[in-house]
Amino acid sequence: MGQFINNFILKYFDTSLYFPSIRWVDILEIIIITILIYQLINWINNTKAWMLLKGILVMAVFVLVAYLLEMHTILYIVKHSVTVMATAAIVVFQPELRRALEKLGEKQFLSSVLALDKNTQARFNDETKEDIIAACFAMGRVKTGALIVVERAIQLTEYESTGIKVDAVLSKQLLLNIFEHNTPLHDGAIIVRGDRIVAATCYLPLSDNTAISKELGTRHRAALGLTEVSDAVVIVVSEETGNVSLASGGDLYRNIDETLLRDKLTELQAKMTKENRILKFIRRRKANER
Ligand SMILES: Nc1ncnc2c1ncn2[C@@H]1O[C@H](COP(=O)(O)OP(=O)(O)OP(=O)(O)O)[C@@H](O)[C@H]1O
Repeated sequence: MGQFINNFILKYFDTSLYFPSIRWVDILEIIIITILIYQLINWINNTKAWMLLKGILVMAVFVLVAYLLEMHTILYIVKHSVTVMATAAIVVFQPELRRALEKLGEKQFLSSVLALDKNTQARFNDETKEDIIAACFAMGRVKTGALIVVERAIQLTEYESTGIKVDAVLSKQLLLNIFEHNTPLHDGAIIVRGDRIVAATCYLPLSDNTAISKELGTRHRAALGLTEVSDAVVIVVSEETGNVSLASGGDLYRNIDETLLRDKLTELQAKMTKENRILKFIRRRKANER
């Protein structure tokens, strides 16, 4: 043991001091690595990967003890089972890894570059915005549950196909009618594209974020889940409390009032206009180059 510590000190500390020259690329590299580590820690914190990390830490301590005490049989077993354990971890955490990669691919800068061949996103007008707000708070007052997805650049065709096609102009009355209890379309979510409701009774992916309050059920979890894998914004009206909440980018803004919902939707309209303008500009430049 003493010998080991001695060798360690000699190997790493008994050398002349060395200061490398720092280039701007090194600083860039440090920034990138810092952001990646921060994102990784965030991801680990919000998913089952936190349990995996705790398991790995316990294993690492166990292996270190085995190494220091020279337990050769345990070290032999660990050495030969590392590949199997890594493969098993990838299989077990496949949904989380998939979601993390999907999230990476949906970031604004990537989606705006990769979605160049797509049409511009369908932006909703002020009338639609006011109808959504009025319907949500009217439903909240009588405790009618609702789940409204506002589509943005990422097309939600996959989720649209889980529901019933509607394709109707959005209005307050139509929203109230759809979410009315015991009617055929009230269950699940509706998807809004531009000023139209394209589908109802859609099934959304549930979030497995462990930080969500336990008092929230599957409606809120579904709202959050979709915003974790797409750029959509989802409005939830709680059947239990009548509260209106908004999910966006994996965050849930709970119990918002009319003014805040209007602000959020107006902000969204502005973002969509800006993104559409950028898409049109890049597409025009590409066409000119051709
Ligand atoms: N994955 C899903 N996709 C779409 N809609 C869903 C999904 N899961 C649940 N829902 C909707 O949520 C309803 C159940 O809500 P639940 O009471 O479990 O959630 P909640 O978050 O507690 O909401 P509330 O406050 O309205 O009770 C279902 O009847 C269905 O309409």
